[in-house]
Amino acid sequence: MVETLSNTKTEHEPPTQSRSIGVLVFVLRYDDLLAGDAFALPPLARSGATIEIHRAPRVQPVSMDGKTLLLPDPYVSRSHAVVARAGHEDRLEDRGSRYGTFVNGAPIDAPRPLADGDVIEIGHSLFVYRLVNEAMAMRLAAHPTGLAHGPTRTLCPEVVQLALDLERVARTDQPVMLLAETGAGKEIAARYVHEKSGRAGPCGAIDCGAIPGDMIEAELFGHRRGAFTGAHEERRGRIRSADGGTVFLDEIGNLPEAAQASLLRVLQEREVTPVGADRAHKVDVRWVAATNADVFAPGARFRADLRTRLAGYVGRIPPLRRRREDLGLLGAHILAKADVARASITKKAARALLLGELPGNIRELGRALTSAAVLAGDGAIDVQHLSVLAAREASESGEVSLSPSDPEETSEARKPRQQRPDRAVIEGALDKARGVQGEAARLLGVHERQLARWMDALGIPRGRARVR
Ligand SMILES: Nc1ncnc2c1ncn2[C@@H]1O[C@H](COP(=O)(O)OP(=O)(O)OP(=O)(O)O)[C@@H](O)[C@H]1O
Repeated sequence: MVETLSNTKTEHEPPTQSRSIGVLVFVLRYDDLLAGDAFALPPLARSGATIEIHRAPRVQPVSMDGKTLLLPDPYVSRSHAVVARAGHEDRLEDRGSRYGTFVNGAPIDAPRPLADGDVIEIGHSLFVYRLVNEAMAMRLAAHPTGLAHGPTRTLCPEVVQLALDLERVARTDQPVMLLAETGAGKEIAARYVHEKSGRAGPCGAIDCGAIPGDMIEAELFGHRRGAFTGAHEERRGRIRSADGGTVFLDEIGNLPEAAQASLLRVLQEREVTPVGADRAHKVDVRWVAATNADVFAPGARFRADLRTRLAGYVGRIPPLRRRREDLGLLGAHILAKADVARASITKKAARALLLGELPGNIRELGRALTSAAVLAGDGAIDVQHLSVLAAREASESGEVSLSPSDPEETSEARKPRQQRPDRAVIEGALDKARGVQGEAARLLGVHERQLARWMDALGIPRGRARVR
């Protein structure tokens, strides 16, 4: 019997007595998206605790001086705002600043009680307010710049807790089930489990939604030569290839029923029988499965016994709209990876990008930020550079087809088709990538084939010949 652990919570869980300590997180400044200098301010644990927010000289880094936060932001007034704990409540008050203080996009004109998840703009600096329990407050106070999770750090209490749980569970043999929306970081979390497990074998990822239903068993379990038409040679399959390591089953809800039954046998017997073979092979793998919660939905076409087997520990990765405190760290990581040397963003664009819904989560943030940075060049990212967001809005309003017609695009099939950006964006990406199409496609956040189609449509020559 597998014990079921879980970090799952409902989306709108009310703050309870145990989540009563306020923590303000400095997320980023719009004039330096690469700084990655986010941190949690000291917790507002006692009645009477205050944090004053003042402007600092421009050259100075963002810093705390006792109970005062100093922001080197010209849009912050000399004495701009204060957060004060009164009883069980934290209140934010503007001190008559020149450019105002905003909570969730609206200016405040009187002391404003803060609620968990509130997004605060002071000048061109962004903050998120969180209510946490005492243990999390102590953890954030001990690690004010966040905890490592995958390639970045996290300041989001839910992700901090998830990372700690995953690290603990990784050392056991418990299968892990990750629940998350698309692009929220399931594969990153699965690789984190593998890394922390200390397993010597590889981490093999399988997107169960991208493999045709009649091929999935051969792909997972391998096959003998001649087992079916086209099986010209024997193959080990993905599970045996990850022997000694981790198998990450993404989009597990898309596994056909017959394959579910075969997979259940593999989990029970710890052996794999290739398609067409009569002999089983022992395997030693750690299982991580991921789903958009569909396997738990009432009436889901997913075997309850397999679900129970896979759900040893159930971890929910919050969507980006519930972890805005990580926008600064994620943004800096994304831009640094795309070799962007400096990047700033206007307030209007920041609101569209950082405070918007971003249903494609971190993947969508990555696409939007990198292509906008390419288009903005040396200037600040402005709303007209956010063509990826415009493309999504167009696709949601039906202007862009959501049904892929290219059979080669199977793995992209569930993702909205991208609207073609301007020629300047495509050429900018190609220049930045020194003509390497794969790299330019990565910068634009699209598949290389998509970029090739756009280049053909615009008459941009392919290959390195175009490097200037
Ligand atoms: N903690 C993180 N730090 C930095 N980048 C991240 C993090 N989490 C996710 N990403 C980036 O966001 C993108 C999506 O992440 P990932 O592939 O793990 O998500 P997913 O939920 O598995 O996506 P999908 O639903 O499309 O399979 C990737 O480019 C990944 O590098």
